Amino acid sequence: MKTAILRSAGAALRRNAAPSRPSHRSHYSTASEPERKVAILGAAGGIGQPLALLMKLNPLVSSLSLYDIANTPGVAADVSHINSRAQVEGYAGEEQLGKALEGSDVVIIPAGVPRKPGMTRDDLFNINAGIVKSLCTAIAKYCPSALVNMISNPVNSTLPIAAEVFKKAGTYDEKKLFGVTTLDVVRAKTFYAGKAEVPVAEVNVPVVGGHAGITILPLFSQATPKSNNLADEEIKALTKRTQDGGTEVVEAKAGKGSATLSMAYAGAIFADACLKGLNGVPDIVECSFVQSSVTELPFFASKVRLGKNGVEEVLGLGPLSDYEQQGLESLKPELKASIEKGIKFANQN
Ligand SMILES: NC(=O)c1ccc[n+]([C@@H]2O[C@H](COP(=O)([O-])OP(=O)(O)OC[C@H]3O[C@@H](n4cnc5c(N)ncnc54)[C@H](O)[C@@H]3O)[C@@H](O)[C@H]2O)c1
Ligand SMILES: O=C(O)C[C@H](O)C(=O)O
Repeated sequence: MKTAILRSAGAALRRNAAPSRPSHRSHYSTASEPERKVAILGAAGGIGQPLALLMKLNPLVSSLSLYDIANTPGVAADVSHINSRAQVEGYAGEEQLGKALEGSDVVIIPAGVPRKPGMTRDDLFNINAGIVKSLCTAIAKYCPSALVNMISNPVNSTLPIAAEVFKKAGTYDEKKLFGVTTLDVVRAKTFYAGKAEVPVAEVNVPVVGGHAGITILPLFSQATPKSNNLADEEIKALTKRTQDGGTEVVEAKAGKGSATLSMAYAGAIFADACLKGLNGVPDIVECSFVQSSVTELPFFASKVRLGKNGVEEVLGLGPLSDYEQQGLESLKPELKASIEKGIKFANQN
């Protein structure tokens, strides 16, 4: 996947090696790819800026809309000088939100506050729930058909908030709303490759459940390439490290925020998968936290097949080891409570 993104970025740069123009906007077009507008809400932030860079490098993007409450003109001017296909516009302040969203095919939301050491993701709820609610209200108004990629934490609650906002607005389509859990998969792949001593680029590991602590459930029994040399204790340690990956970064950053670069990478992979699905590329499968009937919970992360309308199929969990089965049962009460908290907030405020 990583190689594919770098290859496509490289291809875009080669394709666009045209003489530079003095204009703020570029007009490079590709004959084969359809026009696609991607909006990033929170684009001037720690995730937003590198994500803007990666989406500017994605040849599937024809228009990149960068929105934040402040500082987006600078980010947009900077990114717009890269000689790739996407035309970049920056929007700052609520009065420009409608324009930023209009015509979007994919909206990525990394807007909101990040954790500091000692905090859980749920500690962000009080601030981020309101931010997500107001942004989703605008999405329902200005681009109700867009695929929404929710990054803002706590994802286990912000995704249900988004669903409720869209239901109230009459625009909810469960096929188009995604909680981004790709960073859990990215981490699980990296940690597994290190322990199993297999080439990281070939590794696949599904991660199911949600996106906080024990609700993150990597299924190492399904990891490929298979490794016969991992003891039960090593699988437990890998599981714990994946569940605590976010905290590992929060503590290392010591008060200066949470994962931004790895998250931008993960967000770019997931958005790229959404765009490929929209464009009709077959067999695009990524894990995501979506409306689901895989368990009794209304939202759950599992493998999802992406297509021209968003979710084409929510795939089942496959065979679980006893350890994973136990993990699945243990995560349900916490995930259920976080989902209900989001639904309640959206309907009370
Ligand atoms: N899903 C995941 O795997 C994952 C991974 C890492 C971080 N996150 C979450 O992503 C969020 C952002 O993290 P960050 O490190 O980029 O934070 P940050 O503080 O660096 O950036 C957040 C940006 O959001 C902007 N913002 C705030 N209110 C806004 C609004 N109403 N409209 C538009 N923009 C607004 C801020 O101005 C800021 O630029 C956090 O909630 C964090 O917990 C999620
Ligand atoms: O850990 C966090 O607070 C940010 C994010 O959810 C992550 O997994 O890195």
